[in-house]
Amino acid sequence: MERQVQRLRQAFRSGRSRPLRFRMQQLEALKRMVQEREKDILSAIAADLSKSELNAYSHEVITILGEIDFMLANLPELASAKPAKKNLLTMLDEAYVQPEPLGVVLIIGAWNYPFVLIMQPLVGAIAAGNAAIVKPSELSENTAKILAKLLPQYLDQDLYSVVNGGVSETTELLKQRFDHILYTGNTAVGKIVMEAAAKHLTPVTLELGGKSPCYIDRDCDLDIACRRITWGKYMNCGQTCIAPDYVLCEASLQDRIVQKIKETVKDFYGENIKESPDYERIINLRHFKRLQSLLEGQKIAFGGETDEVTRYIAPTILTDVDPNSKVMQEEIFGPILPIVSVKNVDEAINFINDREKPLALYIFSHNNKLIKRVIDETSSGGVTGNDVIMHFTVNSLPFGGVGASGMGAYHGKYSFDTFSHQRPCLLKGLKGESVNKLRYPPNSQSKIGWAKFFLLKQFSRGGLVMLMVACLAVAAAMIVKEYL
Ligand SMILES: NC(=O)c1ccc[n+]([C@@H]2O[C@H](COP(=O)([O-])OP(=O)(O)OC[C@H]3O[C@@H](n4cnc5c(N)ncnc54)[C@H](O)[C@@H]3O)[C@@H](O)[C@H]2O)c1
Ligand SMILES: CCCCCCCCCCCCCCCCCC=O
Repeated sequence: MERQVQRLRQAFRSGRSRPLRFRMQQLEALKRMVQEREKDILSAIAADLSKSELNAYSHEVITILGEIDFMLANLPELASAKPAKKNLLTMLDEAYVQPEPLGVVLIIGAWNYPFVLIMQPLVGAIAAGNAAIVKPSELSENTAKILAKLLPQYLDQDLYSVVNGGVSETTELLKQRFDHILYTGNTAVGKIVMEAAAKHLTPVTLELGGKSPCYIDRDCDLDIACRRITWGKYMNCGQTCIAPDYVLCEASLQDRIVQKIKETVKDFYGENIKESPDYERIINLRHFKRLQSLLEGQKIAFGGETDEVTRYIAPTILTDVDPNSKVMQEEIFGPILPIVSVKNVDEAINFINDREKPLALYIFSHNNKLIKRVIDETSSGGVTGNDVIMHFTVNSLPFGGVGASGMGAYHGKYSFDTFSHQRPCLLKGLKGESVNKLRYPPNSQSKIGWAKFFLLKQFSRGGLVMLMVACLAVAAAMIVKEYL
């Protein structure tokens, strides 16, 4: 591992990853890889998640093509020096912020969207001019293999490398010094990553999880709410970081919600859900059994069927759920939707605030003021109002968690910023040395007075012109007075 990281560090030191042209070429190569090897990529994702190739495309590939196109279109602007506002002391100098690459970064992905969760951060790392090691999840082994096969065929092998493996390989990697680590996975491992990174003072972006609440207000379009919740909850068999984990609503809505979701499930997946190409399966037996245990002792209003052989769990709804029951103590990350009754939005807000900050928060209501109130009085990684998941698809929105659901963010410009150091640069002129005497010793009260004037006053260019005109007027008056 150490030699591999050193090799990348040497390649980074050569400066080869910095030129904009090079970065664009690598991104274009990545786009070519996705397009030319689409079939291999789709079949790998499909095999890992029992997913149709159509869903593999719309859930994962389309996002990556969009991200690459964004970077190709915006990289010159993102990577350019940004002029900075100056104070009076530096008004005649050049001040700007220069984005620069961090160095060698590590990207650790998770199994549930195995292609997106490696490729989207990698696009940002390349765009920002870094070298990168990617470590796909061992649980989505087909995608991990295809990434290890294809990335070296398309990208510079000295600057971008794939390490496959599980806990032991990742643990070895985490002993190395990186210049940034972007980790996607569960909170417990997020702490392990942060602890390892701390040894090298490496900054981290932690894309973690949590229980994302979905509040359904009595004044909402219940048909639309249930349709959209059904889509986001049961997509990828519920194995989505920002899936609505549970519903909060007044008890009087519960039965109608169950009925409408039931109808929507039939509409989406047909009479025999098991036969639907659009309904996935649980990733492995461990998660299957974990999810089965969450059903114990619960009132199953819909679904609940399971098949261990195929790791099938039906779209399921639990009603009258006790907030202290097991299903409400951990991230579900499966096709089980508990409904917890609250008296009103006040109680919903308190319920949310009494728990860890979630990765996402959803509110369905006709009342925009209520939506904004819930947003203002709670905290979460992100929010979608009157829908679920869709904030993930808007790459002008930073995607990340807060508190236990993560730190940092990426997507679009935010990926570029995550993998860049925003370097402040000031190029001083050699004139104005007389003014510099104000900062040289010996210090004095009058120098302090001047320092306040020069440093504490913020002048716009127009303000400066006014000031200079005033100084000239004073000087002119003094000259006139002198000679009259
Ligand atoms: N915020 C996001 O963008 C996002 C996206 C997807 C998943 N998630 C979250 O990830 C979780 C599901 O992922 P997961 O954790 O089951 O994925 P996982 O099992 O694939 O683990 C994630 C990565 O961590 C590594 N890993 C696992 N255990 C480790 C250890 N002890 N030491 C070092 N590395 C280790 C794995 O090799 C893998 O690469 C959920 O909580 C979900 O909400 C978050
Ligand atoms: C008009 C056609 C519209 C098609 C829209 C398809 C939108 C698909 C959105 C997929 C979003 C996938 C979420 C991935 C989350 C990954 C992180 C959490 O696990």
